[in-house]
Amino acid sequence: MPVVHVGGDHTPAPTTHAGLVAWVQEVADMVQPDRVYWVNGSEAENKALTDELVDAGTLRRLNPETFPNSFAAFSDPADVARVEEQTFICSQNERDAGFTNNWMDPSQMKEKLRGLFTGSMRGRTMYVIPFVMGHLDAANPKFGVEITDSAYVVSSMRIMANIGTEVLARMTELNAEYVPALHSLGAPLAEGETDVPWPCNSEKWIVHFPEERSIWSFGSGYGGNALLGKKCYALRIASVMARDEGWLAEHMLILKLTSPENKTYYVSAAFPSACGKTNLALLDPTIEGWKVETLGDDITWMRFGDEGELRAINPEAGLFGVAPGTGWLTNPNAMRAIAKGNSIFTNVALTDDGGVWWEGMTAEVPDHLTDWQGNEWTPASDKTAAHPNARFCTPIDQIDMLADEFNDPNGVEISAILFGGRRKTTVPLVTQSRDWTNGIFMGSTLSSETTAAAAGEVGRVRRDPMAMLPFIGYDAGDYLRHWITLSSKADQERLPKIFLVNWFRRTADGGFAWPGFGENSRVMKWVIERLEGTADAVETPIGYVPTGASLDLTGLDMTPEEVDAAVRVDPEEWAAELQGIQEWYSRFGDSLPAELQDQLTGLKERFAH
Ligand SMILES: Nc1nc2c(ncn2[C@@H]2O[C@H](COP(=O)(O)OP(=O)(O)OP(=O)(O)O)[C@@H](O)[C@H]2O)c(=O)[nH]1
Ligand SMILES: O=C([O-])CC(=O)C(=O)O
Ligand SMILES: [Mn+2]
Repeated sequence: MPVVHVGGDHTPAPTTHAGLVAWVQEVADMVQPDRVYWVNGSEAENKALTDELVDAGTLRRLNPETFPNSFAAFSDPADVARVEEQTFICSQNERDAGFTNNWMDPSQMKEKLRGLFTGSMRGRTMYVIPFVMGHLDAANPKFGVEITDSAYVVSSMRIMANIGTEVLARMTELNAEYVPALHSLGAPLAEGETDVPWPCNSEKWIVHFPEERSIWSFGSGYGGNALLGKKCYALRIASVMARDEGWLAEHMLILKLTSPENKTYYVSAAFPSACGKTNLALLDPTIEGWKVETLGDDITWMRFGDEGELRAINPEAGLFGVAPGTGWLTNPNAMRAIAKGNSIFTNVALTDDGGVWWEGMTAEVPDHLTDWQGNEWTPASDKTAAHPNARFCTPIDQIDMLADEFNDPNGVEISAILFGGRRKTTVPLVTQSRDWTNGIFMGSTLSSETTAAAAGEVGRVRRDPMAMLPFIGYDAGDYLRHWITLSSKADQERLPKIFLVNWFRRTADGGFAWPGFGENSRVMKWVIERLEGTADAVETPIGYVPTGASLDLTGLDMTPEEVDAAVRVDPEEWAAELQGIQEWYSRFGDSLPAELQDQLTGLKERFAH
């Protein structure tokens, strides 16, 4: 099939889906592109697009010997992360966006956006990308169509989701509903104007209309701002669908554990951005006899099944993982997936032999690199070679340890849920909640230090309920209520057990209190043994923490005092924490579920006794 967009005219729509054709026409009339191109998702098409991106200087082709069919992109230095300040939930009523979201009246916002999008694709190609999140043969497939003027977005979406001809055919056959997701770099080209390698706009707007279930994203080409199937659809819009349809859309990984007794367990875990989901999802166990397989590393959709069991799927098809800290020592499974090629790296450093490098990738630091901003770099440089939010975008089926169940539209039954954050103090390595509602309380009060995954200050502790603070598409109190009411559909015996983890606690000398990464398999083993009722724990006011003897520490060079420092519940630290939780809860006003207020009261009482 020839790739018709290069210099061609508008191609006829390859679908009879009247609603879709009308929307594409309406958008084209507004954004006034030079041409409209319907993306088919083929390899030949992707080759033509990446060739073009290489010619335009957006992509650098990497050394095919070491990184086959792989590319590096370098963004505008002002377009390196999600922009939470510019992310909006424009529900009809402000109340429905809640205090955790930015809000503007939807008709006012539409007017503003129409102004920005008018003519915004002049001189460019408008790509139409039909995609599906989750399985195409699911009972009710979740379709979307992203319109974008960025070929980098097309090529990245091809990795992150199922896109193209087959999806469009199914959408057409079902005359299916879909989420219209409109994206523009906001960088029209005048006649004869030469393009820059990373076009974008200094003004950025990431906007969701929850009642309409539509997305408008303007001005950024980066990650969660621009690959609209990911955070915008699969979390913000999907959380609204989930509220209305009785399921959950969560910022979670899914992993499968097989014990030495050959029993299998599925665990999901919610950690904020850049707090360890991809690493835990690709866990390389350091203890004997345990096997780990991956189902997902960032987004999980869950629903209670016919038997009252909680079933989970990963709606994505790729990894958009944090590069720095991902290395042969810490995450060899990710490194093996990346080494197979077919990847797009963004804001990493380049080695002299046409490969990529980032902090933590290898124990040995190269003598010379080109940093993510194109400058010469040596180990003596005072800046990092890769941007701290540099990313690899890699097809998930390149993971050797991908579980077969990834392909099952019915998903897997979750038996434990972990909530975790990045906290230097206060929060123990692992704590089991007292029960389901207490576990929701743990999730609702989750806190973490901010990271480079979002623009703004790094290292400030903030509350991040269920690691969903930037992704809840509606009122946060309603979201917590949804978690509570949904579980009435569950078989209470089969409700997952909920745990709180913290891989990032520090010791007095500033080092990590727990070695993390592969050693987290020891914590996972304790979690499973708690499900089985075979591991000991001590009851504390916040929940059950391991005794030194109940954690498998075989072969680990840690003293009992060091282990104690990792799992300790310090009453003084918790006095400050209770204050923080109190302040957080006061921000919900009337929308905080009474059950959770009761949980806080109970926690305070347990500390007082
Ligand atoms: N010390 C320590 N660092 C970790 C651990 N797990 C992950 N990290 C580091 O945390 C950073 C982010 O980890 P990821 O696993 O990519 O985070 P994520 O939650 O998948 O992030 P998003 O893709 O932004 O949602 C990386 O630099 C990791 O090296 C751990 O167990 N201990
Ligand atoms: O959305 C992104 O840009 C990357 C991501 O997973 C996150 O920030 O949680
Ligand atoms: Mn994420």
